[in-house]
Amino acid sequence: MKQMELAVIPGDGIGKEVVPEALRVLDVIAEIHGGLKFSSTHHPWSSEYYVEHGEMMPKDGLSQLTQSDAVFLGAVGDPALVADHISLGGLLLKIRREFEQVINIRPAKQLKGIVSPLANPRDFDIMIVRENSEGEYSSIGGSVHSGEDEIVIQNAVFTKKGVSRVIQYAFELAQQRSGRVTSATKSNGIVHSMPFWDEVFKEVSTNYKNVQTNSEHIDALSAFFITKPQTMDVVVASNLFGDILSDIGAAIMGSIGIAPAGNINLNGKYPSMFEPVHGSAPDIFGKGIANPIGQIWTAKMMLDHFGELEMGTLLLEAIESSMQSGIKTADIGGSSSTSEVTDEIIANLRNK
Ligand SMILES: NC(=O)C1=CN([C@@H]2O[C@H](COP(=O)(O)OP(=O)(O)OC[C@H]3O[C@@H](n4cnc5c(N)ncnc54)[C@H](O)[C@@H]3O)[C@@H](O)[C@H]2O)C=CC1
Ligand SMILES: CC(=O)C(=O)O
Ligand SMILES: [K+]
Ligand SMILES: [Mn+2]
Repeated sequence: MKQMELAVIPGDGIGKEVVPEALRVLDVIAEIHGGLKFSSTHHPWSSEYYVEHGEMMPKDGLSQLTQSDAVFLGAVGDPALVADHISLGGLLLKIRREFEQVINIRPAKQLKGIVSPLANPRDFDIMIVRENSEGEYSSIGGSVHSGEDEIVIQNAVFTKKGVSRVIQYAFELAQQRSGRVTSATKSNGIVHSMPFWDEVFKEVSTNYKNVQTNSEHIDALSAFFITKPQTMDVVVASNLFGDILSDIGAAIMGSIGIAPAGNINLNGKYPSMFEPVHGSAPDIFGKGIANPIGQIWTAKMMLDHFGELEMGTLLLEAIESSMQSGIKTADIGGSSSTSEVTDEIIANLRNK
């Protein structure tokens, strides 16, 4: 019996609604597999936890998580209770950084049964490889003076190690896919870090002669996600650019509610973390209408990560069959509830 220990952090808002749904699905996967078992430890770390304890997670929170094979997270952020930079910084970003989850992989591809908002979507299948430990998301900076004289400085950090690592990862991945890498740059406006990024991209590419490359400025590339997403395969981007591109990727798939993500630790020292691309969606929290597919597809990515590719494929097929049968939440044009969608996915899993 292969036993997988999950550290479960539902977090805030709809994270608390979609995480239990994905766990229900994982239990059925384990049952179908026969030789796989998930056990989970739940952590209530969230903005509510912060209000009670003055911190997003206990002092030994990270060491509690190290016991697990993976962290399974919903979403963090409840701006009505805690400022976003404190809540995300004290939990989500802290885990990504301290656990050296240096790569964030985020697929954007058309699913059967989900209508893209694009008028003429041609079959696209993109994998965004986002740098996940540095770049524009840095805590280096500060402010001086006040009032009209106030000055705020926010530094972006680009290290040779970090940039080559993410670009190399993208090339390796492209070799297993259709062999193309697009690099997101902005060297026409950001004159130090982006020319450096381009240089490293060029340098790494010389080791992958069989991979086709192109480099696009982030503004144009954002537009290409809308006008010709089918021309892209692996897209490698800095932390901020990758963040923005992945919401666009989610949008052209049909909804931000369906997109998954894997925060990958490459050195094996810490667990990786799986979470949907979306946030806590305070505007729909409590209504039972959150789309659970982002979280459930995230579970598929986790299964793939554990080497359970067959189960991963089965799960994605079950999601697609459910969508084709029309059991959908409102964000993708349906009227079903969160749990009705999950029930349908489970029924489809059992029928396969
Ligand atoms: N990785 C994380 O935990 C992230 C956390 N956040 C946090 O979440 C909070 C809300 O942020 P927003 O910018 O509003 O982004 P959001 O992703 O939570 O919501 C954006 C829009 O998409 C909709 N949406 C999101 N997930 C959905 C789902 N599963 N089903 C149906 N509709 C869905 C929401 O209702 C909203 O209209 C903030 O505190 C933010 O900092 C935002 C993005 C990622
Ligand atoms: C924080 C955020 O927006 C993300 O990780 O996608
Ligand atoms: K999330
Ligand atoms: Mn984001």
